[in-house]
Amino acid sequence: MTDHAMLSLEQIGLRIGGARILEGVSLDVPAGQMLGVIGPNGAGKTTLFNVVSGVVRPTSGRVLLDGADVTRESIHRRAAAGLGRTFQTSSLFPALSVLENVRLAAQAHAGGATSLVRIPRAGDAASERALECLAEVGLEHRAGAEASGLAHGEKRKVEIAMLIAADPKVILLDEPMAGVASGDVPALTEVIRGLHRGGRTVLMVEHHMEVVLGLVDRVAVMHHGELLAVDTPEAVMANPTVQSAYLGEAM
Ligand SMILES: Nc1ncnc2c1ncn2[C@@H]1O[C@H](COP(=O)(O)OP(=O)(O)OP(=O)(O)O)[C@@H](O)[C@H]1O
Repeated sequence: MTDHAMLSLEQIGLRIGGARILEGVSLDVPAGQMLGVIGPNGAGKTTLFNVVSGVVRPTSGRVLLDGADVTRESIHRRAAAGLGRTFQTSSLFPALSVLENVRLAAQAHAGGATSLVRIPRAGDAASERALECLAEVGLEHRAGAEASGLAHGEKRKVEIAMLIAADPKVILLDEPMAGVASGDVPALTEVIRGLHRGGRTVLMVEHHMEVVLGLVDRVAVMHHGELLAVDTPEAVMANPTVQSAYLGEAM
């Protein structure tokens, strides 16, 4: 890990109508760090991811990816510059196989035509790359399965394999454990730990506190659109301001 900030947020503010959704959010995420983003419902976590990935443009402030200002860049330009994201809802093509889904992501990254009708040939570069990515998430044995038949935990792993295929500098995981059966949580946790071990910079919004605290280097706590604290998991849990923000909520 280095001190170089792979992602920097500078005084991010967002107003929609008269509502103040985000205010003064400043954050540096060093290369290779995993940061958990937590906060009560409606705190602004998903909106912050939307600002980082380009779904929403902030009213004020800047987003820097590996030192480059991407605040005014489109979603696609940011993805091409190395920003990968999963969403709370599945982004898989349900009728395609696991391999075909990951292969399309690998092909898109390589700049080739992403044709759904092209029959994958064994040994083509995109298929090889897709198989490598599936192996990284422990799903190569499911390569031929139809995506619609996968359990939630498996779908999340395929989505992560699709991210890896694009070789991103920064990965945003939006509630990866949502809808995942409790028995599948440990295996998915290990896949996310593997992303981190691979030296990738990862931000993760997650309500499953045990998962967050067991995985991340630092935790950013949001409340009413502001950052309450950014610190180690231990320090954040011991922080009285954080505890009072969560009063009435299970932490
Ligand atoms: N386009 C929008 N227009 C108006 N209000 C919005 C818009 N997007 C988000 N909000 C409001 O901003 C606040 C933050 O929402 P956001 O979904 O980012 O919270 P969150 O922390 O991700 O919540 P959760 O944990 O429930 O997913 C909420 O009060 C939400 O209603």
